[in-house]
This record gives sequence, structure tokens and C-alpha cells, in this order.
Amino acid sequence: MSVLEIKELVAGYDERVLLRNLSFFVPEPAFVAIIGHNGSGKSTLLKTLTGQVPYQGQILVQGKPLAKRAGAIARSLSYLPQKNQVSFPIKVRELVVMGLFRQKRLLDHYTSADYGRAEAMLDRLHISHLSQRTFTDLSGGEQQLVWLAQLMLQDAPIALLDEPTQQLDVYHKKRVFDLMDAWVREEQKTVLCITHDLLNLLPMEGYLLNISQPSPTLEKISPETVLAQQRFLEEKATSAVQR
Ligand SMILES: Nc1ncnc2c1ncn2[C@@H]1O[C@H](COP(=O)(O)OP(=O)(O)OP(=O)(O)O)[C@@H](O)[C@H]1O
Repeated sequence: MSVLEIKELVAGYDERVLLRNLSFFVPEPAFVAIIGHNGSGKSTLLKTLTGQVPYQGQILVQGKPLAKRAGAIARSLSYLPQKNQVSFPIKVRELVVMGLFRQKRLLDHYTSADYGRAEAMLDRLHISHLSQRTFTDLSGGEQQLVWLAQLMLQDAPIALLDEPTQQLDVYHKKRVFDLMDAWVREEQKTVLCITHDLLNLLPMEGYLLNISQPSPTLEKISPETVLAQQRFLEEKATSAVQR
């Protein structure tokens, strides 16, 4: 059974089609970097997979068609949007433990074992020192790492990440890519990750999907393919506006 299969996907907003006849197939757990110019439709693809954008065509998640109703998110998917905001003061550990919501019933409380798992995840991301801090007081990069801890705690087989390294310094960028790599290899997760950090992809194993290409397809990551796509993106400005 394939992890994810997309056939002749057409999606966009009102009169504006951003994804045209997109087809790709992820046969087994893998890391997939989604790249492309600003406005090319990368976030739109992840929003389509999480039921936020209407589409035509077929999306099979672990062999099952994705529900077409608005806001539907398959149980097998976790999603970290580009902008994720919290407007009330909440402790980091409280926000991270919420990653276990799929395993809880509505009014269940989080147990000390649940908090233990949240702390272990913070430790894995090397941010245990943030556990008792108020989330809204953290820097943008620290907040991004906390969201990542929450997402990893969800433990879904397929993770959709929209620019998870956007605000991170070079050390933390590398760390997050290493974590994604380990996650795929050691826990057989599939990670679809939107990124503009092409050079961080060089040591990764997995695939590239360049949404700015006229007919995007999955391409194996290698130094040659990463650098060729980087040159393509540097030379051709094919943003949605110009299409
Ligand atoms: N809800 C919406 N209604 C109408 N147009 C939208 C909506 N959301 C996004 N768009 C437009 O669709 C286009 C693609 O947006 P999208 O966020 O998918 O691009 P992206 O490739 O993720 O870009 P970036 O690299 O800048 O994050 C943009 O021009 C954007 O303005």
C-alpha cells in the first residue's frame, strides 16, 4: 500500500488555479522536500491535503481517498502550518502535551505519563529548558521548535510541515533537518516539508518536488539534483502571478 498518491490534482482559489494536473506517488515512508518560488502553490498543496482548499482529482492517503468535506484532516496526517498563533499565555509543556489529543477523549485529562512524553520530546529537540516558560514570551525560532515538538508528539505516520525551519538559526536548521531524517529512517514516518533552505537538503535522503516546474515530479535528492533545482529557481521567476 502506498503512503500517498496524488493523481491529476487541480486546486486553487476561486478563478485562480495554482496546481494543475499534479501527480506524484510516495510508495514508502520517505522525506519529500517541496520547493518552489514564493506564491507557486506549495502551501496550497498542503492546505489541499488537509481539506482547506477544494480540489479535483484524486488524493489517496495510505490507500484511502481523502474526505472532500471542508476542514477534514485524515487521522494519519499531522500538519504544521506556516503561521500558527496562540493569543493567550500558556506554558510550553501545556502546549506540547496537546500533541497527544488524538489519543484522548474529549474531557480526558493529561496524566503525568503524558507530561513525561511531552518533556521527553522537548529533550529530543534540545529545548527542555523552555518547558516552564510562557510560550508567547519565546522568540520566533524557539516557538517554531516548540510547535515541532507538539507535532512530533502527535506521532502521525505522515507529517506535513510548512517551512518548519523558516526562522531558525543555522545550527537549529541543521538540527531540524537531521531530526526529520532520523524520523523517516528510524520511525518510518513520511515527511512532506516545504522549504527554501535548499543547501540543507544536500545531505538528506529522499525526494524533491519543485512546484515551480511546469510538470512537477518527484526527483531523488542528490547534490546534482538539488543544485540543478536551485539554479532553475534562481534563473526563472515563474511565480503564480506571472503564469
Ligand atoms: N485564501 C486564498 N484566497 C486567494 N488566494 C490565495 C489564498 N491563499 C493563498 N492565495 C494565493 O495563492 C498563491 C499561492 O500561495 P501559496 O501560499 O500556496 O504559495 P507558496 O508557494 O506556499 O508561497 P511562499 O513560498 O511565499 O510561502 C499566492 O499568490 C497567494 O496569494
